[in-house]
Amino acid sequence: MNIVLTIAGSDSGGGAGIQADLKTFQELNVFGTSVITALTAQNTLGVEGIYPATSEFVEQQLNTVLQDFEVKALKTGMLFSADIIKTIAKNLIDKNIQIVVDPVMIAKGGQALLQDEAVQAMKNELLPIATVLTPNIPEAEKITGMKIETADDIQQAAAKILQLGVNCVVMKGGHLEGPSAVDTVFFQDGSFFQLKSKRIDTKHTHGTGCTFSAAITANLGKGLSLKESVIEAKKFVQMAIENPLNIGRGHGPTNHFAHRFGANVEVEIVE
Ligand SMILES: Nc1ncnc2c1ncn2[C@@H]1O[C@H](COP(=O)(O)OP(=O)(O)O)[C@@H](O)[C@H]1O
Ligand SMILES: Cc1ncc(COP(=O)(O)O)c(N)n1
Repeated sequence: MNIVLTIAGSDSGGGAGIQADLKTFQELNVFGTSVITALTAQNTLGVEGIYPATSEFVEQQLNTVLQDFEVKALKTGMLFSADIIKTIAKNLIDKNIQIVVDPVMIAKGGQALLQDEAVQAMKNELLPIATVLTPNIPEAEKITGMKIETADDIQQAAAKILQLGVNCVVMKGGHLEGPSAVDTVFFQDGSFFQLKSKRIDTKHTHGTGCTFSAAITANLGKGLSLKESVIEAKKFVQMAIENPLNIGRGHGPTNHFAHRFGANVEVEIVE
């Protein structure tokens, strides 16, 4: 049994955060463990409240999990504060675990899930030890300090991010416009490729980023290569978006069950 870990916030609405991650892990046949950084009172309409854990308790959860389980890959999601980021980085630096960082900053409803001053800690302490970073466009803008509008900007921002020490960056295109949802994957050796899928006209995209990064983590945990892990994760999230559950009165969750029914999905790989 391959064991993976998510270090993230709880979404009481079940569509994002820890809940999306554990559902994705389960669907992809890996055993999921969790370290909770913050509780949120949240539904599809927004985040009503945030109750962060202390960095000491985050550390205790992390060490308790790692002392007992052989974790192959882990992801981070909502980390909330610089203190929590520093604590996590300090405890992971000497571990042989593949690290997927989803730099969650702002909920779709606009509430901050990461304090502003924590971005620097993420850049200095977490990214140098990360295997993959999966920013959406606003997150990549915050990390690089650049405005990102064109394909050229995406490439330049990715180069800046790779300089921070992460091995690979997946620039997610969910927030861009056009008939396709295009993610571009850049590696340290200068190579890159794109993953293109049909853009679905839906408001049910709560947790897309969490689900995508959790699927990459699950695939890495199963021993897939980094490239395969990202490609298969894109297929998983596309199925989850294409077959909405239509629950909740706001931005509803994606459908983590969709792949079970052999949902057909087309993802084009452009090298
Ligand atoms: N409307 C959509 N149709 C198809 N794929 C989408 C759509 N919105 C997002 N995606 C995909 O979902 C994943 C998460 O992307 P994104 O929404 O940009 O991240 P986040 O949830 O962090 O804002 C990416 O693979 C992206 O291409
Ligand atoms: C606890 C928690 N973590 C992450 C997100 C971001 O969700 P999304 O994947 O839609 O950007 C969220 N809304 N809540």
